[in-house]
Amino acid sequence: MDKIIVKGGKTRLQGEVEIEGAKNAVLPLLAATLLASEGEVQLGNVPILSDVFMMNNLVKHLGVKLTFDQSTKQIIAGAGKTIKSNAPYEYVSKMRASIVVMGPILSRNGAARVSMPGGCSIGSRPIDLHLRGFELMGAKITQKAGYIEASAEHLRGAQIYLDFPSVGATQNLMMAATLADGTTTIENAAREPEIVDLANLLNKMGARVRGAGTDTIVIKGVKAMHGAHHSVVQDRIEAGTFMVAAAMTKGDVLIKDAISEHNRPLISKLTEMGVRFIEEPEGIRVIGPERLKATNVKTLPHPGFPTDMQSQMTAAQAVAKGESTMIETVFENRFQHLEEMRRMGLNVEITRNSALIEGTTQLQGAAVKSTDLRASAALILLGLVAQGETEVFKLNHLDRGYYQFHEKLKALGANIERVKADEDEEE
Ligand SMILES: CC(=O)N[C@H]1[C@@H](OP(=O)(O)OP(=O)(O)OC[C@H]2O[C@@H](n3ccc(=O)[nH]c3=O)[C@H](O)[C@@H]2O)O[C@H](CO)[C@@H](O)[C@@H]1O
Ligand SMILES: C=C(OP(=O)(O)O)C(=O)O
Repeated sequence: MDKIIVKGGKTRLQGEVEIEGAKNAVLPLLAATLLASEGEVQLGNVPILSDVFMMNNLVKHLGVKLTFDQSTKQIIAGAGKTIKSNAPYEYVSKMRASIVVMGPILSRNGAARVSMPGGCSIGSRPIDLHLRGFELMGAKITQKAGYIEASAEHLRGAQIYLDFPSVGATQNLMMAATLADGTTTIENAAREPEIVDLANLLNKMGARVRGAGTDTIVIKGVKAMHGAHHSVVQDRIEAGTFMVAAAMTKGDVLIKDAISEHNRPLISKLTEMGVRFIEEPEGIRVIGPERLKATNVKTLPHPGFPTDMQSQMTAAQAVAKGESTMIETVFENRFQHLEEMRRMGLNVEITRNSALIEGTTQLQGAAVKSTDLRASAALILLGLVAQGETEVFKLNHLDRGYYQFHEKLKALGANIERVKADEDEEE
C-alpha cells in the first residue's frame, strides 16, 4: 500500500481547487438504478473512488448493465429487466453503505436477501431503523446465517417515524416506498443534501417523492420506474475539508462551485475561529487568519455540524489559540484519529464522546496511520502545519472518499507526495 509524506510547517495553501461529486450521494444513486425496469440511468459528475467501484460491482451483480467512463466521470446504468434478490456477503461486507440496495430490491421483487453489513471502525452501526420501516410497510424480516431476509407480497405505503434521522434508513425506506402500493410518510427523516439528491433522481425516474430536505418525506408509490439523466451533487465534505485546509495554513483558496448552503455549520464555526469567506461567482474563497481562535463544536444530524467533518475540525482546533471542545454525538467511536494526533504532539483529554483540545503551534511531524476515511484527511491536514515530516499510512481509507487528495493539495502549494510504503512500515 502507499503512504503520503507531508513536509509541513511553512505551507500556505493558495489557488483554486475543484471538488468532485459526493461519495455519499452517488452510492444511494447507484442503488436507485436497481429500481428502473426500462431505459438507462445516466449519472454525471461521478467521483472516481474505491467505494464507487465496489457499489458498481454490487449493482452489476444484481442485474444492472453498468459502465463507468472515468474520463467523462459518467456512469450509464442499463435497467435490469429483472434483478436478483440476493446481495451476497462478498459484496456487502466490503462497504457499509451497500445496505441501501435492500429497499430497491424489496420494492422491485417483493423479496430481498442481503448480507448483514456489520459495523466499522467508527461504530457498531445497527440497521434496526431500516428493518423496522420495512416491517411497517408489510415486510416479514428474518435473520439467518448472517443474512437478512425480507419478503412482502405487496409492499404497502406506511406511516414511519424514525427514532433518529438516519441517513441510510431514510434512503432505504424512500426507495422501498417508490414502487409500494399507496403512500408512505417518513417522519423525523434525515435532511442531508444527499437525501435531496436521491429524491431528485428518483423523481426523474418516475417516482413521486415530496418533502426531501425537510423532516417529513411523502412518497406516493408508482407502478414502474425508468431511466433518467442526473448529475451528482457536489461533495460538501470534500469541499469542507479544503476549507479547513485553507483555514489552518493561513491560506487563500477558492473552492470552485462550492455551495455555502450545504456547509453552513462548518462555515459558521470557521468564521468564529477567524476565517474569512467570500462568495465569488466561481465559488467560495476561504482566507485563513494568522492564528485560528478556539471554538466548541458538537456533531449533529444535518443541518447540525456534520460528523464527517469532525476529524478535520479537530485538526484545526489542534492549532487554534486556546482550549476547544469537540463533542461527537452521532457515532460512538469516532475519536481514534486523536490518538494518532497525540503522536504529533496534540494536547487532548478525551472523556467518552467529548474531547478537550489545547491548541499549540509546536506540533511535530510523525508516522501515523489512518483509522478511517475522514481521519486520513485530518492527519494529512495536521501534517501541513506540523514541523518536519509526517508519514500517513493506510491510505485505503483515504481512497474510499477523496480523489487525488495529495495532487490537489500539491497544486495549492503543499509539499506532499504519495509513494509506495515498505511492507514492514505498514504495521
Ligand atoms: C454512505 C453514507 O452516506 N454515509 C454517511 C451516512 O451513514 P449512515 O447512513 O450509516 O448513518 P446514519 O445516519 O444511518 O447513522 C447515524 C447514527 O444512527 C445510528 N443508527 C442508524 C441506523 C439504524 O438503523 N440504527 C441506528 O442506531 C448509527 O449507528 C449512527 O450512530 O450518514 C452518516 C451520518 O451523517 C455519515 O457519517 C456517513 O458518512
Ligand atoms: C463515515 C463515512 O462513510 P461511510 O458511511 O460510507 O462509512 C464518511 O463518509 O465519512
